[in-house]
Amino acid sequence: MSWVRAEKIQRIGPMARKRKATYVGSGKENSEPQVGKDISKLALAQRARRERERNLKQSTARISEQHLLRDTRAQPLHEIYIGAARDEHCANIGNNVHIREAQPLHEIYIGAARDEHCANIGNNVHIREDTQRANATPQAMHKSSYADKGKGLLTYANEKDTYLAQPLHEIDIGAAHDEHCVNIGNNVHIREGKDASYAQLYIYDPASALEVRNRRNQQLRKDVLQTIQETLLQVNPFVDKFRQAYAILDQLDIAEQTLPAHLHYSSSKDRRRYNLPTSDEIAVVIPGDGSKASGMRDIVLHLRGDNQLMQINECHPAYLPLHYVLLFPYGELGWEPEMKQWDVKNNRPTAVRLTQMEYYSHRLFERRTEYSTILRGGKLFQEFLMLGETGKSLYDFPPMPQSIENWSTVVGNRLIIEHRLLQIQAQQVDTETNIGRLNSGQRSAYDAIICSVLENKGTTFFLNGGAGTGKTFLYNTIAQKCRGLGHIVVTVASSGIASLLLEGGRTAHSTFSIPLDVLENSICGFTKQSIQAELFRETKMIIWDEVPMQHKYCVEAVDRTLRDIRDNPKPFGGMTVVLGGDFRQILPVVPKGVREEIVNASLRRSDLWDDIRVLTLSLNMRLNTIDPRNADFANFLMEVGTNPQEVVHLPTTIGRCQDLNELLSTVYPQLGVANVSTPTFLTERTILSARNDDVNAINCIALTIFPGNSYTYLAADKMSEDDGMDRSITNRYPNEYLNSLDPTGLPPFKLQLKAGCPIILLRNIAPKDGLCNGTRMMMIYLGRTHQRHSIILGIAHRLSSINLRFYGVGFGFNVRAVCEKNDAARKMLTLVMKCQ
Ligand SMILES: Nc1ncnc2c1ncn2[C@@H]1O[C@H](COP(=O)(O)OP(=O)(O)OP(=O)(O)O)[C@@H](O)[C@H]1O
Repeated sequence: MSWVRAEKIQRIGPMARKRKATYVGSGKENSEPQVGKDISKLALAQRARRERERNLKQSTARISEQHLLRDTRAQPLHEIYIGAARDEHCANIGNNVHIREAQPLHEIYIGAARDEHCANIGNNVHIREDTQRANATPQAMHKSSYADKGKGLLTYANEKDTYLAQPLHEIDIGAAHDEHCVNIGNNVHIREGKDASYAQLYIYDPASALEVRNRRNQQLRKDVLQTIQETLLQVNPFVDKFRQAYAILDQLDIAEQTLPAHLHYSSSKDRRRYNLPTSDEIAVVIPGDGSKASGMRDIVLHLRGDNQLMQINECHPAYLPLHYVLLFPYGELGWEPEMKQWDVKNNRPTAVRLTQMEYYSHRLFERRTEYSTILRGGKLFQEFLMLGETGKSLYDFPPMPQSIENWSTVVGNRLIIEHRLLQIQAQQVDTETNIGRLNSGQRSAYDAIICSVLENKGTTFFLNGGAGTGKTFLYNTIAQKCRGLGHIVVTVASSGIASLLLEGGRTAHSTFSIPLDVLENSICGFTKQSIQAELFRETKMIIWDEVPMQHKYCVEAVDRTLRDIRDNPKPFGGMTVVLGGDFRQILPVVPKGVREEIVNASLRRSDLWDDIRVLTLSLNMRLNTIDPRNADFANFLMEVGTNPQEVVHLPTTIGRCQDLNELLSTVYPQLGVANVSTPTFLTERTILSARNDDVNAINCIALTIFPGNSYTYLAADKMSEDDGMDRSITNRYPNEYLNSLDPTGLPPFKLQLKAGCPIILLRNIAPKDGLCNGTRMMMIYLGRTHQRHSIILGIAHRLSSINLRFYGVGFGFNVRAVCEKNDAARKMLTLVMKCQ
């Protein structure tokens, strides 16, 4: 049962005056408030301690100041072992500071900071853990030691006598803090003219706490805050204790005082299995003397100058629940060094320590049986992982888990975790500004889509708009908004390079595992139990750009699969889906298909189209209207798309060339002169052609003009001979025949290159690094086994020394390839079309 006691003791030190010490907590041995008894007991204990200190100062050996400083400075607190230490981290502070074997320093309580302020160790090096167990032995005298650097070594015989109901751990919440610490406020009392903050909000009147929070951020919903606060009051033992402290403080006349408090925690449970602390295990201590750390604490908040925090020990199990109250609403305790692995078979702890990595891996794992507040913590989750905004990463905090890159081994569904990170990023972006910039067409499309998402209408939209009408801008704004609200939004595009323009974008084929040879009744290549299926069950919306260039079977396969895995017969399993693109741009590829077959492959001929709501954008946001020729050209392109004619008459503003040489010298002037082809020169121009044959001819001639030595690279020209293969088959395909093949997506058999020439990548190698199908690069170095390239047009301008195999020369391009290029590409390029 909880109890509260308040007592008066004599304050020690120059500022001594009568002051109250308060213990708010649960005494297992005390079931009723015992005010009088405790006052005398505590006073006696403190007197006994002072006496022992005096005696021991005179008699014990002195610790070497330099030694102490050197050793303790060099090591972080939790790595230092004193005395008969067990590993190489030993800091031999001296023969006289003895700790039983394998006694790590986190069990020694250092009142000052652990780094440059180790000089203060004297006041505060305490060894305390279960002193009673060992005090029958001679070592016990040493084990319960008190080191005072510069003053000598002090030893306590038995601390249990000194402190009543001594908890195993304590948190000093009496000082200020920085972003990474248990932020409990400068002191328990609110300063005049200041709002309550952090733990003060719990300690003080909940109603005023609500008001303060609401004042700070008026967008927060008061009813939600109230629910959170009431829930925390019910379920969080720390909050409960703070409130008890508040009740006591309310009665005491100490408003003018700076009053620190210490949070005590004691538990023998295995917190990997029993992670919720009980009221019995937690106590808040408001000590009589607040001017100095009173020892007996392993988290120390230290004032530097103007109330700046200096250090805190993250190893304390209460660190996480106090810092991230909403991630650990039940006060679930964090890792501490004594945690052991659990023997599941025999249902008892093993002797093997549980590492921090193991513990955090456990916490980050999504379980079906447990609702993970951590993984749904939005911005807090990122802070939990990244520890703040100061550019620091977890690597700066050794006690925290370091395995972020290897999440798949740690977290259940890495796909969902990736989306959680996108949500966190979205929460940091100023989405409202982008929403404010939407033109009226974009805005009404935005409203319709967001309404479907928020009201779970599951509408399928088609965002129809010509080039530059701001489709991508709108997709990203919608995705940001929904992710910011904590929804999962899957963004895909039909081509790799277009997917780079979408926040978190991937290709549709890889995201949905669409079969390469997609047929009328195809389904996607993942099972109902897969992590993809789990992701799509959690997904609120899909945004799919450039759909018109995809065969309708691809979209239908995704629709069919989503209905199945979501057990919902509605289109796309009832999810809001935004398909988009421009049917005037690129239609699906049907190998050797005639016009009718191509049109038939289009999404508009799909049964799905009937249920699709079309939203149209018409204002060209890319157009630079200062030059009227731009508008004329844009109108001409629209005309070609909307009013197709067999013969297209080019506007007079478009120049004409007589032959390929004239075309090349117009687009690439002085191509044969060394050093003319700079990256800028190459990124600003290209020649487009509708046919691959023409592209090859353009590249061949351009490369001949290009200065420098030519290197020839040959593709493999033999069939591989698998064991089970009919060997006679190789004879049926002579090398000459194999060399003559020019399959799409592969470089020609004989590839000629020169240093400095432009090249284009034909495969998605590392889209996130800008290496995807369509990335333009410049050849820097040509060697026998590897080449070096510089990306000249992609998401990054940088050198790449990987050995790329899938590229072609890039003076000329297929129209389709360049139409899929990103926005930057189109803006920078001087495009030249080759007419038939
Ligand atoms: N509301 C807006 N406010 C400011 N800039 C915008 C707005 N909408 C679009 N833009 C800008 O206009 C340009 C064209 O927009 P965007 O790339 O989104 O068009 P698109 O329809 O996706 O084009 P395409 O079909 O050619 O890919 C981009 O630079 C984009 O940032």
